[in-house]
Amino acid sequence: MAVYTQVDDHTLSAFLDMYDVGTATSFKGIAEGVENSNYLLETTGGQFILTLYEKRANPADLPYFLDMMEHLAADGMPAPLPIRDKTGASLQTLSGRPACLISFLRGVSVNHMTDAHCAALGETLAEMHNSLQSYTQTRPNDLSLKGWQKLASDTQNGADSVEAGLKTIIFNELEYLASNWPSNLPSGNIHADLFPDNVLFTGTKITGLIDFYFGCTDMLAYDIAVCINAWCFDADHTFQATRAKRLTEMYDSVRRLSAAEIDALPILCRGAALRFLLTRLYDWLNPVKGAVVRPKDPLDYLKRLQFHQSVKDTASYVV
Ligand SMILES: Nc1ncnc2c1ncn2[C@@H]1O[C@H](COP(=O)(O)OP(=O)(O)O)[C@@H](O)[C@H]1O
Ligand SMILES: N[C@@H](CCOP(=O)(O)O)C(=O)O
Repeated sequence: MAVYTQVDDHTLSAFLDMYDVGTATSFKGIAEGVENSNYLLETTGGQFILTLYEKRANPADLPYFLDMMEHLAADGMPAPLPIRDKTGASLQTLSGRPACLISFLRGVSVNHMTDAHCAALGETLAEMHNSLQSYTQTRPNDLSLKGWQKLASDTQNGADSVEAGLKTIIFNELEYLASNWPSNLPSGNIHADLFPDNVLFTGTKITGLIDFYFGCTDMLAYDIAVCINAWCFDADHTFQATRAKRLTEMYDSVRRLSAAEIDALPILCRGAALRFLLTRLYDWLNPVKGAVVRPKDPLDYLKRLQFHQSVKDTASYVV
């Protein structure tokens, strides 16, 4: 359960006094999530999510994430709105942690992704990229090539205990990516972790985009590659081409993809698969003591990587 820091009623009440949101009527820890402690809070003024940022969140990055959400929400995108306190600050401290109150968004995340969900995702992703063109802050992607190299070194001793030969596969892939990774594609601010658990739907309409805490400045098409990996494979790791094609088709209908971006999709998908393989492998080999969160299976992303390595041209991903 992703509640690492407990908040008692006195502490909560003193915290809420700093805001214009009324008093608490319900306060419950949320079981989902991995990185931070999240509570569902109901007050006499509405419904909110209270997040306490845990050790992996760099406090210096928090204004970038919160301002990104605020920018999107102000632009009509279905992103949470960080609530400002009576002094105008959206970032606070609670129980010794940086903390923030954000608006609660309706909708449910899907486990069984369909073509229609992927079409909606493509459209919303492009709208988000368009909106973020006017978001002026930047944050380098620390989980790109350099970050992957560090994770590969940090996991090399344990990799083969998870799957025989995994260390070699990872280092060979890194070498390929380092020599071929694109550098001139359109870039901007991206979500970089838009997995199904971070998108809320009502039917097939997207009503929430959440968890912007891997947001960064990178190639826009890399965000598409993250989504293809997360949304377009079945539980048995079979690639679902129609889903990917609906995703890219609807993305392109909102923000036209250049020929160079389309050509780069196979390598961007390989990079995105390696990124989640490595972070999952690291978490698998270094479980957090006392956390009830079960590490996610790194091998799901080895299978995706192997699929993308076998792709011969972009026709697998685009109409
Ligand atoms: N703004 C929001 N509106 C509704 N539910 C939310 C919101 N933010 C987070 N949640 C809920 O909290 C869970 C964990 O949030 P998330 O940001 O994904 O945490 P973590 O960063 O720890 O992975 C989500 O799966 C969702 O159920
Ligand atoms: N999406 C990542 C894990 C990050 O967890 P989140 O709950 O913060 O999205 C993965 O699946 O490896």
